[in-house]
Formats: sequence, C-alpha cells, structure tokens
Amino acid sequence: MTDSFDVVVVGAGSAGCALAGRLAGRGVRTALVEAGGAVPPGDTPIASLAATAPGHALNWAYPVALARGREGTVPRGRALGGSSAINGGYFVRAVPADFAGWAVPGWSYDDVLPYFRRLEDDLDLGSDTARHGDRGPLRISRPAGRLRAPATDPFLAACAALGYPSEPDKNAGGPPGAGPVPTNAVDGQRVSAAVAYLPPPWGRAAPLDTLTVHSDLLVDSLVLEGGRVAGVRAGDVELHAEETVLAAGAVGTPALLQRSGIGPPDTLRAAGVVVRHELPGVGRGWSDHPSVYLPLRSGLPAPHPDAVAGQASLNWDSGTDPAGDLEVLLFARPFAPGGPEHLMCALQRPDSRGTLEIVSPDPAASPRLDYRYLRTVSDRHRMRAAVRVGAEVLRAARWRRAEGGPDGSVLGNDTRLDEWIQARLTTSVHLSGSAAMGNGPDAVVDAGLRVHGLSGLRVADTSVLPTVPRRGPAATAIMLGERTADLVSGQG
Ligand SMILES: Cc1cc2nc3c(=O)[nH]c(=O)nc-3n(C[C@H](O)[C@H](O)[C@H](O)COP(=O)(O)OP(=O)(O)OC[C@H]3O[C@@H](n4cnc5c(N)ncnc54)[C@H](O)[C@@H]3O)c2cc1C
Repeated sequence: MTDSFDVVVVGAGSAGCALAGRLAGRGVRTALVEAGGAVPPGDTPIASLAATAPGHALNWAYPVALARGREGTVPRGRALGGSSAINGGYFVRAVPADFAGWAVPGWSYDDVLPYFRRLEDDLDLGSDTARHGDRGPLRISRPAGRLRAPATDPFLAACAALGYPSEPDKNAGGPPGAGPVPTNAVDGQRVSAAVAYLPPPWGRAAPLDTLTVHSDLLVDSLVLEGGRVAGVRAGDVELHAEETVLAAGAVGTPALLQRSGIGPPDTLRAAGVVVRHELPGVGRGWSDHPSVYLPLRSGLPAPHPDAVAGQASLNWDSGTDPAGDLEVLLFARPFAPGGPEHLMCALQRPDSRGTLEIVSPDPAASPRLDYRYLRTVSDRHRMRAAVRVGAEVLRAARWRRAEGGPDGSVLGNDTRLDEWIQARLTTSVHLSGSAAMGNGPDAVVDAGLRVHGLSGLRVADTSVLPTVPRRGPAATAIMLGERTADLVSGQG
C-alpha cells in the first residue's frame, strides 16, 4: 500500500504527538506513524512505574552497557504518547544555561520560552504569564493537598536546614535550589502527549480531519531518492510526503537513520547496510544522566495511591556549574510495597559521551548502546558529591538509612563509595544528542532541524539536543514538537 501526505511524522512520543497535533490543526495533511499501540485507559497511572519494567508491552527494553562491568536494560515508551505515556511525570524545563551552552542560533532560552508557555496550562502558576502558559494542552501541577506525600515537606525542610536556597518554581528559569516538582498530571491523572495533542479515541484534543494515525506500525527505513527523502517504508506500506520528520526518540531516530544508510560509514558497513549519506555524528556523542538510588526509611505514612513518586528535588552547583549540575530527587513512594523510599542522586551535566550502533538492518534488532558512564575524573568526583549530599539530606530529615544504603565507612572513603556507586549505577533514561543540532563536523541537523546534506528530512526529538539538559528532558521534548510545527509550516 502507498499513500501520500504533506508531512509524515515517525514516532508518536512526546515531541511527535505535539508536532502532528499542531500541524494537523493548521490543515496540514499529516500522517503520524507509531510502532506501539494505544494505551489502555488507566494502564499507566502517574503514580506507578510498572510500565517501565523490562518485558512490559508498552516499552522497548534495550540491553545496554552503562559503564565498564555494568550492564542493564533500559526502557523507552513504545505507545501512543511514547515515553510521556510511561515516564515519571517530572516536568521541568531545560534551564537558560543549557540553551546558552548549545549556542545554536535561534535556540536561546528567550527564543524557546514562547513554546514552553504555549504547551502548558500551569494550574498553579498560569497567571504569571511572563513565564507560564494558562491555555496550552498540557496541564501542569505540583504535588499539593492529599497528593503531597508526607515526606515532601520534611525533605524540603532538610534542604533548607542545610543552607540550600528554595526554588518554588522549577520552571522559572532561575537559579537552582529545592522545591516541589511540576508534573504533567492533574488530580493524579497522567496527561501524556497523546492525551494532550491527539483527538479521540487517543486523546482529548478537538477532532482533526487532516490527521491519520498509523499505530502498531514499525518504520523500517526512509525512502531515499538521491539526496531527497520521499517518505518512509514500513513492511509493505510506503507513506510518501513532501517532508518527513523523525520523532522516534533518541534511540529510535539514530537507529532508523543508520538503517537507511545515513550515518558513520564504519558502523553502517559493519551492520551490513549500504552507505547512502555519510554523517559521522549519527548515534555518537550523546549524553544522559547517570544516577543511583539511596534507600531510606522515613517512618512516615505512605503517600496517597494517586500521588506522583518523584515529589520534590534539590538542584545545586558542585562548584563548577552555577546552573546546577547535581540533583537529588525524592522518590516518596517505595518501588515495592513495604520497601524503602529513595533519594535519586544524579549527575545532571556529565562529561561522558555514549555511542549507539545498529548491528543489523533488521528493524526488530536492538541497537548496541554504550553509555560509557563515569569515564572522567570529574564525573566520578561529582557523582560522589551527589551521593554525599543525598546522605546529608537524609540525616537532616532525621530519616534512617535503609538496608544497602552507604554507611559512614563508605561515604568517607572515595574508593569504597566508587564501588558502592558502581554496583548500583543506573540511568535516569534522559538520552539526548544522538542526532545533534549545530554546524560542527558531528552535527546531524541544522538550526531548522533539517538533516545536513539531505532535503525533505528533519528530526524533532531529544536526539537533536546537543547535550542532555541539566533537568529531565520531557518538557523540552514537547517544546521541540511545538517549535518544529512552526518550522515546518513556515511560521518559526
Ligand atoms: C521510564 C522513563 C522515565 C522517564 N522519566 C522522566 C521524567 O520523569 N521526567 C523527564 O523529564 N523525563 C523523563 N524521561 C525521559 C523523557 O520521557 C523522554 O526524554 C522524552 O519523553 C523523549 O521524548 P521524545 O519525543 O524524544 O521520544 P519518545 O517520547 O520516546 O517517543 C518516541 C516514539 O517513537 C516510537 N518509535 C521509535 N522507533 C520507531 C519506528 N522505527 N517506527 C515507528 N515508531 C517508532 C516509539 O515507540 C515512541 O513512541 C523518562 C523516560 C523513560 C523511558
């Protein structure tokens, strides 16, 4: 079967839903293609991370190497809504220093602020119209009332007692501190990108005659006609378009580019793929936040069943980054009934860079992902600092270290603390920069998100962020979808 559209968007995740919904809303005939299916109602409550478990139907479970001797399995959303349908619901914008550091013309914080405002209806702070939106499709709120966990205020009080400043609005673009986490949830109900931007039966947007949604359809490769991308191929389906936009996420997008013969020649040849267009940066030089969980027993009552797990966070400067390169996030809900609560301690501006390589042209084969975490002295030093501050917060809150948590003999000794971290090292699942924007030799897209050297092809997902932002990327991914709608329709 072959069909034609103005625009084909690959991937109905955070960015893809926003982009497709906005384009179709302007009368652009848009096809949205998603490998996963619809999320059954009530299947991914914001309070639960059940859909992130390996083997769950709503996620891709990628086998990965996190660091030397440390392997893992990494989830990503595989559903309408993508990772926004299964993630933790922490919805904090990238900070002004992230955009300044990327230094891509047209992508300063001031340039993107209108899109952050446009995407949201901030139920707490929407009246602050200089910083916030009050009519966007994504409803944002902070834990309050019955949905504020009993541990949240003691956590914030402990941070204050240790001298950290308060940051009551983590989306204000101000200096880092301790404050409640904004979430894309209202009354405990998740508002995924599909819920916000797609019409029924997938979401709550107004009906869109110009939108065609193909779910459960895995895109194999791009249709290349010389230097022009004419659409996508998925099994025996071909969807042609004036413009193709990849929003398949920071793993799916570089993998699809490589399968289509676009990427580093050595990687493509090793995987048995014919080189069509050399772009050395596809799948290389990306970053993500390394993290560890510090277990604790607060002795406080369990949070309300609908309360989001990640309630409040402390962001601070390790000494080299005033915008805050470290984070401690309170996970007030135990991962299993009767288990401990946790402080997630994370390095938010790592030096380490990862690689992604397909191993075969088969779209069902997982790419090889090597995070290369904690390779630098500075990363190891700052990771220790994150854990030590987490332990100080725990003590200041008068909570107990739970089984497996580091005691004084570990916290006071770099070698032992490194071993403790290595044994528990995980990732925050914030991969960014696997098809980075810019003009350098490793850049994959330009400031208009067009793939260098090809026509008819853009990328709009966290692949394009040159480095992982200092905060989780969910809000920034949706901003990218909003912005790309303007770029594609000539309004940006
Ligand atoms: C478990 C988990 C928890 C997280 N928690 C948080 C959090 O609390 N806060 C935060 O800020 N960030 C969080 N993140 C990260 C954040 O959710 C993502 O970075 C963001 O949603 C990425 O958006 P995206 O549009 O780039 O990609 P995604 O939302 O991942 O969307 C990509 C979509 O493309 C589809 N796709 C991929 N390949 C193909 C193909 N070949 N054909 C068709 N479709 C394809 C996928 O199925 C998916 O639906 C979390 C991520 C995960 C996985």
